[in-house]
Amino acid sequence: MRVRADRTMGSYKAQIPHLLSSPNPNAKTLKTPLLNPGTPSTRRSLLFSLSSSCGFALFHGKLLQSSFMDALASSFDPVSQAEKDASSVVSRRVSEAVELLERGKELQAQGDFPKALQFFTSVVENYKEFAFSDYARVGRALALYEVGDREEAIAEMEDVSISLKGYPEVHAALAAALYADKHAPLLAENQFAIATLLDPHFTDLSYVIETKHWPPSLELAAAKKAASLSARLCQKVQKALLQSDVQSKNDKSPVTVADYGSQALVSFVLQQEIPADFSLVAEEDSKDLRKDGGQETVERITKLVNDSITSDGSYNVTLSTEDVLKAIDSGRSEGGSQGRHWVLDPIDGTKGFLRGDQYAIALALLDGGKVVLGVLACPNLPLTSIGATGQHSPNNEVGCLFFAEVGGGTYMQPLDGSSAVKVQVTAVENPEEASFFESYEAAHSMHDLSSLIAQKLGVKAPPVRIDSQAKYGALSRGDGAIYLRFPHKGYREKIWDHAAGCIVVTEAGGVVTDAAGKPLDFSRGKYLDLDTGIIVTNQKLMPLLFSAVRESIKEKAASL
Ligand SMILES: Nc1ncnc2c1ncn2[C@@H]1O[C@H](COP(=O)(O)O)[C@@H](OP(=O)(O)O)[C@H]1O
Ligand SMILES: [Mg+2]
Repeated sequence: MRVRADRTMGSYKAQIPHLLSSPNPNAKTLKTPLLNPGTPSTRRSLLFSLSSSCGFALFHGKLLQSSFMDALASSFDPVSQAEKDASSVVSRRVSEAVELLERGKELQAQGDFPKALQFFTSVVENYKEFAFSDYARVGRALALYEVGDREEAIAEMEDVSISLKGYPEVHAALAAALYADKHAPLLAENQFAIATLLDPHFTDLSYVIETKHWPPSLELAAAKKAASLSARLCQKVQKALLQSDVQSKNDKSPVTVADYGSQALVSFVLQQEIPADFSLVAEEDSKDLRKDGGQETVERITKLVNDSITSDGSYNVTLSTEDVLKAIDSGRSEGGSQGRHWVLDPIDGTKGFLRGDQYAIALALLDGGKVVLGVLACPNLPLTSIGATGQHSPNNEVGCLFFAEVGGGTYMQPLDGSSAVKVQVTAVENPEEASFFESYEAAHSMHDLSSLIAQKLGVKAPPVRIDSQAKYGALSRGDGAIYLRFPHKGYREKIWDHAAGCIVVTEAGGVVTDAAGKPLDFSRGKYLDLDTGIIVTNQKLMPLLFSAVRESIKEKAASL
């Protein structure tokens, strides 16, 4: 929700929009975990830190330094047994509430806002007697915002901004929400004035971005929602396709319908959630659909999209065929090195989709030509490792959503919406223990070259061949150590085939380069101008892999 600063606005107004990529200050660095100095820092938890640099607990309105709390408790000698009992009840309740609060923060950091909301609400409702329950109210307000209950979120932020005096993040968040959702610039200005009085850093955009890490959790929530809804739409079409007879299996129209439907739906959801400065670079456009004979297909797509919107229940609209065509065409942006652009592959791995195998809905956000966020929905990818074979037991549950924000790590969540877990690429250092991914389709990547590279490296396992950016997702959680992609001569890679996958892997600790060792450059429009191929692995294996790649390419060229 990035609104450009209007130069004609007052000094505060001109500053407020820079908060809008996320009015939600949940993406913070934890300097001081509340009551829990031993908890490792996470960048999303500063919300709960207090302004002091050592551990404090707010208890009954009094500020107590936590390092003294145990000492105080042990030296405290209550007169009666009843007072002793009361004291132990209080400390038990404090630990319960802190545990719930911490769990809420964790879930919020993972982007699981509905669950985070439950934990915060439980603290707010059941532990009112503790002053620190106000921090749960802040968490609750922000989680409410993320799950779409914005009225309630703003009301809660307003209340808590009064009870938690001197907490700049709440005022800044409120400023952004009042500006973006209530269209109340004067009220927003007041809140922003308070925030900047309490912490003048909020006027500094680089501080908000680099230190507070505010952007772009709103975008992430929107991207997850869009990709998940599209995944459901594609699953429905793939199921019907696989159940259909041979003749209609040879018909390409189901994939066409799902492809356009997915693009229209993602485009619609993103524009609903983040209307400001919308720009989308996507694979499809409506040219063919607008030709004679396309009307029936457009109607099928429109029905599919409307069914998905209705099943979600958050938007009370029915799209016309023209709305759908317009939504598809809003993906005509060229991208580039300036500004922010969404990048979408509505069905990556169409061949896999038709075969009933892997495919992905791949959505990324570019800012100034760099990928800052990526979401990969992989409806057929098992939740557990696909290991060295690419196979999984038939009972395994499938459907993964990978998501990553720059600086925030990579998470994987079941597509059914249950809790996310942080993922990491494998730590394997010995190529003999490594396995590698490549395209299922030999036309997309030279299998003979990857085989030569694997041989030089000493990789023993056979290639794991799967379609789409599900390869990046699987690699990000350590299912395999290497991904090799060497298109045949003359093929130009497109940004939507790699943007989401690239950040999902790099945020999980991996490295993605072209065959010359250069990072992929997403700033040049729709195409990635790169040398020969794309190689992906962990930091430790990259030098070995890189030499094997160089040698193999030379050898192959010499043999031609
Ligand atoms: N000749 C070619 N060489 C390399 N990639 C190709 C190709 N033809 C198509 N592709 C791309 O490869 C993608 C699939 O990658 P993978 O082989 O990893 O599954 C396709 O995405 P779409 O299916 O979205 O068109 C398409 O963009
Ligand atoms: Mg693709």
